[in-house]
Amino acid sequence: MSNLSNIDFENLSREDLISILECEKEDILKIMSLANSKREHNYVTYSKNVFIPLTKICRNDCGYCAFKQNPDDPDAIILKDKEEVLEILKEAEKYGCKEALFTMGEDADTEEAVKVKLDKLGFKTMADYIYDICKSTAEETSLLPHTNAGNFSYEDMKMLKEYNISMGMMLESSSERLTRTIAHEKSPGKNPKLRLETIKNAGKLNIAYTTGILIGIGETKEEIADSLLAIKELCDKYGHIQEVIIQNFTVSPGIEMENYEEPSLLDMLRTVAAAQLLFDEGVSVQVPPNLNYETSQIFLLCGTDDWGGVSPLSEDYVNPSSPWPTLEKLEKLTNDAGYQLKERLAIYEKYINEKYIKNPELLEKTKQTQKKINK
Ligand SMILES: O=c1nc2n(C[C@H](O)[C@H](O)[C@H](O)CO)c3cc(O)ccc3cc-2c(=O)[nH]1
Ligand SMILES: C[C@H]1O[C@@H](n2cnc3c(N)ncnc32)[C@H](O)[C@@H]1O
Ligand code: MET
Ligand code: SF4
Repeated sequence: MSNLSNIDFENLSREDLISILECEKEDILKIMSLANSKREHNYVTYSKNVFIPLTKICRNDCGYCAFKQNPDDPDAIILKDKEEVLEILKEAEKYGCKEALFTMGEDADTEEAVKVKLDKLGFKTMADYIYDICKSTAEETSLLPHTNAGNFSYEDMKMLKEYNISMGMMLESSSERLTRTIAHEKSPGKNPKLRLETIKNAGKLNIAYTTGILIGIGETKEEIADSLLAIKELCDKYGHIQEVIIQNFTVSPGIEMENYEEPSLLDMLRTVAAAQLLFDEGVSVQVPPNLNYETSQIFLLCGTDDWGGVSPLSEDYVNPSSPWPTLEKLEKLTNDAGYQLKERLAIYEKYINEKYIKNPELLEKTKQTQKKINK
């Protein structure tokens, strides 16, 4: 049995977190209410984005993934060329999108088909190609790039920082054990040591960073607590973690984990409340509204203050069976809970400075774009 009365909410220990993650009955309402009282403001943010999968080839093969394609699949996205990317970006401009979200498979250039195409275009590595695409996005469109493509080396991230206003990668879980289960056994890139090293390097490089955990992939409550604490440690040390995503495993047809159970609503609520209570006020806790459409309002009552990227024109390629609500609907359900919906950029306002955006042109563009949405 959990016992909330022994918890020091100002300084949560591993045991405290586990108690929160295990609590029941009226204790759940209590932690939700406590979590919600940590809110600093009355609004819930989102970033108007367009989702561009530059490649769906991936060196990993996660049991929950509906995104990855094999290079011999006739429909496979091996590498989107720049013309196509710019066309999508031009369309996104018309919708008022400010974030170009480049999400893709990890280390796709370990695959021959990608190597061949990169070579044809005159690039050595995937990172060089992403750099070039982000540069064009920053210089030729009104959008601001955010790359989420798994692990990168320190040197590659240093290079990518020049044209990314922020970057991100889910820790997923800090559990080594999961690397021996269906979720991660075929995914060397999901080794928590490697992921934590990448997040740490982003901190050293002062890259405003988005990370988070995936709930419902076979982890225990202890492992959820450890994952949150691992993120918190890097967050406290480097100050670069702008938001922590609590993402619920969602079944899509055809995935290896098709018959696995999705996490319960209460498990999600307990985790969101735990994250909200653990992290300092300046760190947002994000819950994607498309994965929780029917239940999204209740997350606002336990401290969720960000909906993440919401796209008026592209689908969530990672979770293809979960369309985003329209911005009208999102605004309505946010208002109905008593909160205001507020647009933000892919970099949170407090990071818009020379330390986090070294490139002066990109900094100026980001400031101008922020001014636009403040109006
Ligand atoms: O549409 C999605 N956007 C995802 N995003 C985008 C995210 O919602 C926004 O791009 C960020 O909030 C930055 O604005 C991610 C970004 C990251 O850096 C890391 C992980 C994710 C995960 C998802 C996702 O599963 N689906
Ligand atoms: C982009 C992020 O999407 C998450 N992701 C990947 N597959 C799924 C799924 N079936 N359900 C929910 N989230 C998923 C992972 O956390 C990945 O890092
Ligand atoms: N492949 C990367 C990762 O899992 C990006 C998100 S999944 C398409 O971290
Ligand atoms: S979740 Fe990301 S890393 Fe895992 S297989 Fe899918 S694309 Fe690759």
